[in-house]
Amino acid sequence: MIVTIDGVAASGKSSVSSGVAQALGVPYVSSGLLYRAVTLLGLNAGADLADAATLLPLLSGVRLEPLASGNRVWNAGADLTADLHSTRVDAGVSTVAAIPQIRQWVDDQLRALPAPLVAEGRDMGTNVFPYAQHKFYLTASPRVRAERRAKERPEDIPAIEAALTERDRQDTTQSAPAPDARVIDTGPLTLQGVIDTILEHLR
Ligand SMILES: Nc1ncnc2c1ncn2[C@@H]1O[C@H](COP(=O)(O)OP(=O)(O)O)[C@@H](O)[C@H]1O
Ligand SMILES: Nc1ccn([C@H]2C[C@H](O)[C@@H](COP(=O)(O)OP(=O)(O)O)O2)c(=O)n1
Repeated sequence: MIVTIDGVAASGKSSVSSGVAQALGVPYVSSGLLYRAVTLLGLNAGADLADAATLLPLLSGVRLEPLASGNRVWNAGADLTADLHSTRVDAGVSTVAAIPQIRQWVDDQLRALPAPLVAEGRDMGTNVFPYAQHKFYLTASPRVRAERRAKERPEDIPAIEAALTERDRQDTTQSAPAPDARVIDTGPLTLQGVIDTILEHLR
């Protein structure tokens, strides 16, 4: 069984996927972490984030560890995970995610994983796992998402909201919900409420 949970930035995809995956006793995979890892390695190498030819050779040692409690990304034995949610990675990741060769590299990593799993990102239900049995798409207003993310970033809420809205705009191409996805507005719900809503649909 494959469950896909797509949605806009900071809509709750990772937290919800982790909760659903733990309830089901299966792993979840965060595709955004792979795009973030490419961005971090590119920034650290001083690379042009729009240049696939420079970025791809940096990725040979990158591996996603899809634990249900929280994914980790490794590069040749070094754990990158703690550095993947910085403001500078946030600012560069949409440029990296627009490169077709990088999208292909991420898709190959994900499709190599054995089912059952919960996969979260932007295009899990449309492109990577179009045959998934259960598809969900999370939304919330920009302000609600910025208020949530403000607990995880040093910037104030208006600055975070502006950055989220800009990233939504840059990510529009790959962010359309699958026609067969169930759309959930997480704004009025608690985290557990979203997890329970999905689990009810799966039963
Ligand atoms: N329904 C919700 N109500 C309140 N907080 C939530 C809800 N969903 C997610 N959060 C919180 O919002 C933050 C962003 O969630 P996260 O899972 O990182 O989103 P995404 O993976 O879409 O970026 C986290 O701190 C999470 O605990
Ligand atoms: N399947 C995916 C997952 C993420 N991305 C891109 C788009 C996002 O700007 C970045 C980071 O995504 P991630 O889900 O980690 O983070 P946010 O919830 O957007 O803060 O990666 C994508 O293009 N396709």
